[in-house]
Amino acid sequence: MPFLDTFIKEVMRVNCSVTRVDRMLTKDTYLEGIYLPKGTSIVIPIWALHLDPDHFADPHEFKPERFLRENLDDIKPYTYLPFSTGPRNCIGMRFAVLELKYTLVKLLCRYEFVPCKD
Ligand code: HEM
Repeated sequence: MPFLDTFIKEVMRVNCSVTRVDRMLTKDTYLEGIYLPKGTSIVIPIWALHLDPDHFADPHEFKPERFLRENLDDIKPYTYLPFSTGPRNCIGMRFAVLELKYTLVKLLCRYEFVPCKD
């Protein structure tokens, strides 16, 4: 179901449920020439990255086709992080996506969805 996958990915880009994650530096670090001492709190602004036009063209447009296989090279590493990344990323992400698909299919089988007047 490639289009369902792209749809869910785009929903999680535009309306991610975890909008930021935080880390604390465990050692002194230089980031692009800026000194950051051990103990500094770092915010990774997931939602802001997802809506940054430097990373996603027309970021407020809902375009699932961004996530089609042929377009994946346009997505820069570490700019799309609905489940974070690295050793502490979401261990439930595959289960979460499965639940999302199951719920969506159940809803679509039972109800008809129509756009509202506005
Ligand atoms: C749409 C649903 C979900 C989203 C958007 C989500 C997102 C995230 C994110 C962004 C993190 C990383 C936090 C960080 O880096 O500090 C995380 C961690 C985690 N998630 Fe999820 N999550 C979802 C569903 C689930 C489910 C269904 C489970 C379990 C069944 C789960 C279990 C966990 C656990 C245990 C961690 C901590 C991992 C660690 O610290 O090593 N999540 N989640």
